[in-house]
Parts: sequence; C-alpha cells; structure tokens
Amino acid sequence: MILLEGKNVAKVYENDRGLKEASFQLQAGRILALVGGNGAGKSTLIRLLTGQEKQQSGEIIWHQPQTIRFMPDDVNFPTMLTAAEILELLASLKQVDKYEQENVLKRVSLWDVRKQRAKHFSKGMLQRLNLAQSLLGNGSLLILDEPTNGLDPFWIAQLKNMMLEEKKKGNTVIFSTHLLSFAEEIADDVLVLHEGEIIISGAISEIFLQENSTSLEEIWLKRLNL
Ligand SMILES: Nc1ncnc2c1ncn2[C@@H]1O[C@H](COP(=O)(O)OP(=O)(O)OP(=O)(O)O)[C@@H](O)[C@H]1O
Repeated sequence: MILLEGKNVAKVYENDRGLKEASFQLQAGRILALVGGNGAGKSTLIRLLTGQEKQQSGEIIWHQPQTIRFMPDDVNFPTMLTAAEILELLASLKQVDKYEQENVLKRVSLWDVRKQRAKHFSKGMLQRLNLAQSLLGNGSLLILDEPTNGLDPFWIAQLKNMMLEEKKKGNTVIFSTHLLSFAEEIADDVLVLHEGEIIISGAISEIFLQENSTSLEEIWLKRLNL
C-alpha cells in the first residue's frame, strides 16, 4: 500500500544544494532506508516529510494520513534537566503516561540513570534518550534521522530489533544512514540520494535481482560510474 508520493519535489538552498526535483513512492508498513553520502539531501527530504520545511516546487501527496514520531539527528536537550524530566516534558506533549515513560526508559537502558542530569551523559546515552523520546506514543510513522550515530554495535543491534518491532506492529519506519550494510540488513526498500538526486529506489530484493548483485555499494558505485 502506498504511504505517500513525491512528485518533482524540490528544496534547493542558496548554495544550490538540497533536494532537486525528486519523484518517489513510499510504501506503508515497511522499513525504508534513505541512503547517501554527506550532503546528499537525506535530512532535507526528512524535513519535508516531517513538515519542518516546505518544498519550493512539486508536491508530496499523503495517501494515508499519518501521525509522525521523529528522532532528529541534531537534538539539543536541556541538559540541566535529568533524563526522566526531559522525557516527561516530551511525553506531556504527546499525552503519554508515566507507565509508558518508564517502559521506554527501560527499553533504552536509561532507567537506572534517569535521575542524572543529561549533561553528564555520553554521546551514546544522549542518542538513546533521543531514541526513547521518538518511541513514545502511537504515531504510525517513525522517522529516524541517522539513528546509529554515536551508538555502539550492541545498541545498533538493539535499534534494529526496535525497528523490526515497529514493523511487526504494522507501523512504517523511515531512517537515514551512511551505512550501506545497515540499510541492507534491516530495510525492505531503499532510496539512494546523490547530490540531491535519487539515483536508486525501490525494494532492495528487486534491485538486487535487476542488478544481479547483492551489494548496494557495488550498485551505487556502478550508477556513479566509479
Ligand atoms: N538550511 C540550509 N541552508 C543552506 N544549505 C543547506 C541547508 N540545509 C541543508 N543545506 C545543504 O543541502 C545539502 C544537503 O543537506 P542534507 O543535510 O539534506 O544532507 P544529508 O544527506 O542529510 O547529509 P549528512 O549525511 O551530511 O547529514 C548540503 O550540501 C547542505 O549544505
């Protein structure tokens, strides 16, 4: 089932970077990887999907209205607050009760340190708090911008499980990453961006069949004639 369609969607900044006339279809109930190098346009596309920015031209047509849960890549928590206070603040915006807050803090192993101020947290702990806030609530579309940033291999494996749990519940997951292997392992669909343009898109299994390859890296390099 189609979740949304983008038709010639463009958001180009003054430096001529951003997203250039992208057309795409995203499927509901699946895991989609937005892949690309630095500055490829992944976060720009995510900001358009979350409504943080508006495209300059083209349109995004939602076939199914969604409540979005979002994990940004550049979160600035008020670190004078404790982890529990930060989560409570964000939970109140989503009207999420104490029980769910406790569950989610346990899920990311921050329950024992919930009374510590976030300024004493490591990068990985802050990223887990960021993940925790995105898991709160019932939004059927979970968007994660570079969720593996700062996470060690154990937590990357946990993150994978959480994403698969979301899919099992019937939710849609969209995430951005530089890590092709992570995308291959977890995603059903992929959209590869390069300098603001989509160079590969579709179901990963079908792309592998068509390209007679089982490596996104190989296909990506071939597309770029490298
Ligand atoms: N607010 C902005 N003003 C000017 N240029 C911007 C702005 N936001 C993004 N850009 C430019 O658009 C391009 C795409 O940026 P974007 O953040 O979407 O890339 P990305 O694929 O998420 O990259 P990264 O992996 O490095 O986070 C970049 O070259 C960046 O310089």
